[in-house]
Amino acid sequence: MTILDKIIAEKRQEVVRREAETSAAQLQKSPLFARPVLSARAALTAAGSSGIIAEFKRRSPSKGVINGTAEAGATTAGYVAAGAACLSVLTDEPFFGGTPADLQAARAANPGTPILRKDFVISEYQITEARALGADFILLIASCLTPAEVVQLSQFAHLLGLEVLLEVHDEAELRSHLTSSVDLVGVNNRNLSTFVTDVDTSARLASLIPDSFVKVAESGLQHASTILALRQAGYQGFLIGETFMKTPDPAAALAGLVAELSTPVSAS
Ligand SMILES: O=C(O)c1ccccc1NCC(=O)[C@H](O)[C@H](O)COP(=O)(O)O
Repeated sequence: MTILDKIIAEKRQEVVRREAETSAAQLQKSPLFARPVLSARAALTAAGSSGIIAEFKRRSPSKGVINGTAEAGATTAGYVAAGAACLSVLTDEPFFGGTPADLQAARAANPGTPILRKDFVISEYQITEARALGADFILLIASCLTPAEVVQLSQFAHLLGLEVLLEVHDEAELRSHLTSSVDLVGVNNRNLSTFVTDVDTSARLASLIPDSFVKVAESGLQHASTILALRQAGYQGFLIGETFMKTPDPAAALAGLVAELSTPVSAS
């Protein structure tokens, strides 16, 4: 059993538990359910956008504790002040130490920035919950879902006004799961079964993703030079968590990267 199998098995139980506690109908009465949704596509493709989707990530199965003290509202507000185009907030508790309250805190602190609910979405209930927590887009991971499930869950997300980021790891997943039902395509450089991270994965798959989708490179991104090369390859979004969160000041780490990205490369 891989870590992803374990996460999904746990997630199935969690969804049953959460739905028993709060029904979808109750979630729809939440004040945030009616708020206008912000477009991640628009934020990532706007002129001058940094393209950075800055992630709030306390810990991970591959790295253990990354940051045991950061607070979601303050950290994400710092990210936005430092130039993040979008935010990503992990809400999975058992494996990542995130909570739905982290997403609510990020939403309250950043009313004008699109937020990704970063979780392992396997049901419509979680999408309703994402909307009620204040998210603007959701993640669907190809390796956790059938192609038909991706279409069905994407359609449901769109009904609620949310955009969909489909995550793939290889060419086979791209061929089997990518349809026009999604808005953004993420290439995860981390193999979620083995944890091996290889930033060349994004570079290799770039030309196989039609330009009608916003392309997002995910995981293992650390250097401005890598991001600049991936921009050349067609990527407009860059999902980065650990590089920022492992430092004492995640916002300052992001500000440093943004400064490097905007420094003109000398001709000599
Ligand atoms: O990060 C992990 O160890 C992990 C393990 C199993 C499933 C998912 C995992 N991470 C989720 C992500 O995709 C990353 O949090 C995201 O792309 C940011 O990556 P990074 O910049 O390397 O923190």
